[in-house]
Amino acid sequence: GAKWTYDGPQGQDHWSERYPYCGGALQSPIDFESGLLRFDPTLRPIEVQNYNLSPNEQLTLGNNGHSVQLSLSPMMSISSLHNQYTAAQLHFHWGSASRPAGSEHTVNNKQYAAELHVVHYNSDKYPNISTAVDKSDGLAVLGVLVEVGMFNPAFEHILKFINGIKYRDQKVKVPGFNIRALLPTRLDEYYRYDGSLTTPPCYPSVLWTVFRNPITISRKQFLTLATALYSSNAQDSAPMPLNNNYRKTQPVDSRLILVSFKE
Ligand SMILES: NS(=O)(=O)c1c(F)c(F)c(S(=O)(=O)CCO)c(N[C@H]2CCCc3ccccc32)c1F
Ligand SMILES: [Zn+2]
Repeated sequence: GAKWTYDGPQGQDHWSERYPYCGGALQSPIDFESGLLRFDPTLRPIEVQNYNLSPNEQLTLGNNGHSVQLSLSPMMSISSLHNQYTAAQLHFHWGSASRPAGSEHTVNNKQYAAELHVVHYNSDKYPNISTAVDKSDGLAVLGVLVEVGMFNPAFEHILKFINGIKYRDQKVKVPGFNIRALLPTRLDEYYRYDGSLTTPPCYPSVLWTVFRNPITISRKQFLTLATALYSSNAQDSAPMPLNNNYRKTQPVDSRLILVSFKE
């Protein structure tokens, strides 16, 4: 990716100097403040298709310098929205070993340890994610809040390969697994709003669905995620740890935050 970081001279407070949308409207992430939530009885449970990938399926796990990302099968999709959205990749945002608070979305300003994003594009209207990424109806991202607690076996399908992608631009092939197991049990309870990519170029092109219920990973799993990766290349003399890769919450302005659940 291009030269932007989460902190320092190329950090998030400077993104809008090179990427104008980052200073524009409909930005993500946001805080889900109780007083701003509106129950919407028309919000149906999320339905995903073909998330249970065979181990014969080969996925690419990579360190792009901003996150750990996993390529996803184009058979995977969200089928419960007005258009079909086909999966492209998933990635994470997390804090650090000393501060296990790195989710992007927050709930009444509570920041979770990490957040999983499963990125999809509107395949009814666009042939691929590159053409969809800057369109207002282009993307749908499923967000999952992650807290430290019980060990998560599904997470191991990614963590066990993480030492093969310690440095920027490193990639490894990994076997498919049941991606549904990374989502919470209940897909009927979620926050819904119109937002943006949370990284440059910050296009306001994302229909956000953030599940109400977090998943858990163990402290050891969190520490592995938070300490294994570098945002610098293998040959860089000064290795830069990859952590705290979350954008601060953005102004909600006049946006509606819908919820599919009553208190
Ligand atoms: N939080 S977020 O907004 O969901 C989000 C990220 F935070 C994030 F780091 C990425 S990235 O890893 O690609 C690094 C910089 O774009 C993405 N990529 C998406 C959008 C950009 C184009 C593209 C092309 C193919 C696959 C995925 C994507 C992203 F959508
Ligand atoms: Zn993300």
